[in-house]
Amino acid sequence: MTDETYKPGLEGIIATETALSYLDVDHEQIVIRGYDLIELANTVDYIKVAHLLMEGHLPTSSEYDAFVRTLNERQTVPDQIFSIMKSLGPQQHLMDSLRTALSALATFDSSLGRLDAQSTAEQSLTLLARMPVIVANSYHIKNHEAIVQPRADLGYAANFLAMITGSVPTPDEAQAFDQLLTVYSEHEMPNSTFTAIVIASTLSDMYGALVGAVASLKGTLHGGANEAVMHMLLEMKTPDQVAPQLLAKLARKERIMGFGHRVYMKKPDPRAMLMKESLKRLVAIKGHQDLYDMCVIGEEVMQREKGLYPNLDYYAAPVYYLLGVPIELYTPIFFAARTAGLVAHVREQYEHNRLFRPRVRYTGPRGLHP
Ligand SMILES: CC(=O)SCCNC(=O)CCNC(=O)[C@H](O)C(C)(C)COP(=O)(O)OP(=O)(O)OC[C@H]1O[C@@H](n2cnc3c(N)ncnc32)[C@H](O)[C@@H]1OP(=O)(O)O
Ligand SMILES: O=C([O-])CC(=O)C(=O)O
Repeated sequence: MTDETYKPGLEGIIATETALSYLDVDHEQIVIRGYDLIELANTVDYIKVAHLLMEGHLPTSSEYDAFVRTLNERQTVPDQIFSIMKSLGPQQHLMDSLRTALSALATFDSSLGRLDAQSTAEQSLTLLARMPVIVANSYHIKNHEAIVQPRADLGYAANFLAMITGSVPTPDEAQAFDQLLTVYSEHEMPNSTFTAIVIASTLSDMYGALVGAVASLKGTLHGGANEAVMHMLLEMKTPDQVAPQLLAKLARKERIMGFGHRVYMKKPDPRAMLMKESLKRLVAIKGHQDLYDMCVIGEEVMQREKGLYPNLDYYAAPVYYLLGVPIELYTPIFFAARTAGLVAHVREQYEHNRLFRPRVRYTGPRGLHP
């Protein structure tokens, strides 16, 4: 066996086949089952995109109503899950709470060990339905607040945001949050999705695959970057501080969160540009022009100094902020939104399974004896 094909981090390696999504960087398009994600985000809601990912097509209006009804019926999270979340230690990040909650939730699913299409479709719906309840309450539990239950009279995004902030969002806020969920819904083969399908390829269960994906997405080189971006912007405080502080970080060889991407290194992330527009609209309604100006200055500095473009997390962070979302929920919400894509990938893996088991380039010694 030759090791010429070895690429650190599997950069550029085709790891699997999928009919779900493709990053067509040359045409600056994120293809989701044939549709352009940005067009979807501008024209349909998150639930329609979730249906597209999970059921294979955009829903008719009766399918849409049935999908929403099914999700509403499945939202109830067993009290034992909240008790387990309450018992976590003080060092928890909310991604740890989410990871633990998902792991525990598996043990309440009577179809847990079944990997057939019907059972995994059911599991997927349950996961999508419960994710906002678990994520929103992870924050309330950590802060010793009362458990908040979902409201059936609100749409998926509005209900999710209302459970977080405690007040019903305005139509503009609900629309911005819905669009944020859509742009986070699916993105081909990031580390977290790869983790999930690698786990599924052993014929382990759907929950286990998602638990692994939570652990992956927590890292700051991946989903954790959105929280780090907001902390950075708040530390910088004012637009005039952005350039000097970024230059100082670069001089110290620090990575600037929210910039760069394995696939979009030399092209903009189309989702970041959409979130920049969303931020602009929110600023026009809510103020905080300084925040928008800071982001734009940061983008200019990074383009000039490093030739790097912002990724989704850079412009999603200030959007979350203006929507009143606590910073420690930014990454869990990314995961919640990504559930639709993840469960679809896991199901696709089960349908065409082949165990992932690559080889290595060995760099250790040989011929030693004890
Ligand atoms: C929604 C998402 O999950 S998007 C990703 C969110 N993550 C972040 O924003 C974290 C910051 N970004 C990064 O660390 C990287 O760009 C990654 C991890 C996303 C992609 O990294 P890789 O594809 O492995 O690229 P790699 O780390 O090899 O970087 C290539 C070059 O660009 C530089 N670079 C890449 N990103 C950054 C950054 N954010 N800040 C400073 N320099 C950077 C590297 O230092 C390297 O330069 P060099 O060749 O002079 O050493
Ligand atoms: O594609 C990636 O590597 C990371 C990313 O942007 C995402 O998961 O949305």
